[in-house]
Amino acid sequence: MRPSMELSRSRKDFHATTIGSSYFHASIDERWLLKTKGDEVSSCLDGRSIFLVGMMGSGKTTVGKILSEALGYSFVDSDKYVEQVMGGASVDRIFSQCGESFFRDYESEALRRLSLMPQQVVATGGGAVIRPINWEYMKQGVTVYLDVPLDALAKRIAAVGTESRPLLRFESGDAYTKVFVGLFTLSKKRGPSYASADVTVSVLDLARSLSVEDISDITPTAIAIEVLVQIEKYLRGDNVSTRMLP
Ligand SMILES: Nc1ncnc2c1ncn2[C@@H]1O[C@H](COP(=O)(O)OP(=O)(O)O)[C@@H](O)[C@H]1O
Ligand SMILES: O=C(O)C1=C[C@@H](OP(=O)(O)O)[C@@H](O)[C@H](O)C1
Ligand SMILES: [Mg+2]
Repeated sequence: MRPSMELSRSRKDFHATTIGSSYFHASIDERWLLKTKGDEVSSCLDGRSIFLVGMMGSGKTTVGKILSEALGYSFVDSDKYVEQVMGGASVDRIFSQCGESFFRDYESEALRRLSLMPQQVVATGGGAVIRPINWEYMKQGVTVYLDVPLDALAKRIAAVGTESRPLLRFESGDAYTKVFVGLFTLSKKRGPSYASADVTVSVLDLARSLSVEDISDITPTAIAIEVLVQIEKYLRGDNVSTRMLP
């Protein structure tokens, strides 16, 4: 067990240490802090599941997997769940052959079933927030909004392609610009819905608090730790554990 002074380190120090020493690979320090915070928050959650919401590319799937390990929870990606129910048909194929409304019906049923299970971290699809019934299901747990600037989302998605994101499909032209325009249009419609989440983690605010210039230097693990810090704050009604805060 590390000396307790590790836990007295301020959030800025702790984040900066881990980000300073590791851009894309979680440092030992980061992994240890993640597990320590995960154990603390898991006991506060008392079995309640976590539903991650946010735009396409915001990191729901990536951060969700890290969170589930830290909490000792199962991880489920609701898109993958729907694909399994549909006999392995891809999201893209469901959209093209059955239409978006059909997909949304299966997405709602997936969220209804998942809301009945304890100790899950659920990475929802970016459009889960548009149906009120989905919020009824997700509010059985704790909802967390990953708020990431459109520029970063467009860069991430342009880098991996829109295979599983038919709503951002584009025929030709500059990938980044096409994706940015698509995300911008969707974000205008959905912005208020995301704000209904119990907890919001703004990656921009996190970067600013750590004096990190480029938000792509904020690792998925650092974001997962911030999610845990904010969940604890939410569950304890702002009497957040001071052990990792200034
Ligand atoms: N903090 C991060 N920094 C850099 N790239 C990230 C980060 N989080 C996610 N990504 C990348 O962005 C892309 C989308 O992430 P993903 O988890 O699939 O998002 P979502 O499930 O919200 O659509 C993936 O290629 C992933 O590796
Ligand atoms: O925003 C959306 O409407 C969608 C987001 C996708 O999930 P990700 O947010 O994981 O990309 C997937 O559910 C589908 O392409 C629709
Ligand atoms: Mg996803």
